[in-house]
Amino acid sequence: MTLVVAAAVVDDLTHPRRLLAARRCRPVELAGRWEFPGGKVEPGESPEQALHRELREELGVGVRLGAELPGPDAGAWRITPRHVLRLWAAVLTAGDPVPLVEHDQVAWLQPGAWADVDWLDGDVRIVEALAVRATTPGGLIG
Ligand SMILES: Nc1nc2c([nH]c(=O)n2[C@H]2C[C@H](O)[C@@H](COP(=O)(O)OP(=O)(O)OP(=O)(O)O)O2)c(=O)[nH]1
Repeated sequence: MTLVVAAAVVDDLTHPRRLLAARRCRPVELAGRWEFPGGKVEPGESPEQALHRELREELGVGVRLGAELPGPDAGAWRITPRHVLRLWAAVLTAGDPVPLVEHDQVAWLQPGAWADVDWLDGDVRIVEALAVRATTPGGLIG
């Protein structure tokens, strides 16, 4: 099972309103579908280090991490038969997100509309759980 780390980048950790989604441009089976920016953890990296690297490489941004959204599969989220995802909330600290590699579009999803893009299959339940957690006291603060 390969560990994938990704970020739910929001405008504010305490009162999240807007959520950043990224549209994949490859591989062809996934092109056009939306996801949380991130990627695989490389040998020698911590999950958090990998996440910062991926966000810099994919979107050209720096972030501060908030809470991790725990999932039902040993604390993480099974997203494909071969991949398990760990997801952290994050806010931007540097740069404006631009689709540099892997993606051809990024979008800020408005409140109440987080589910309204064509998320990858494995992400659908995660977006639902994230939206619930975002409205609880404390929001997505780590
Ligand atoms: N980054 C990311 N990947 C996701 C999400 N949801 C989801 O099913 N995936 C899947 C797509 C890929 O099959 C896998 C990891 O994608 P990746 O782009 O980071 O890494 P990769 O293509 O090198 O992975 P691989 O297929 O070669 O194993 O996780 C998500 O929200 N973000």
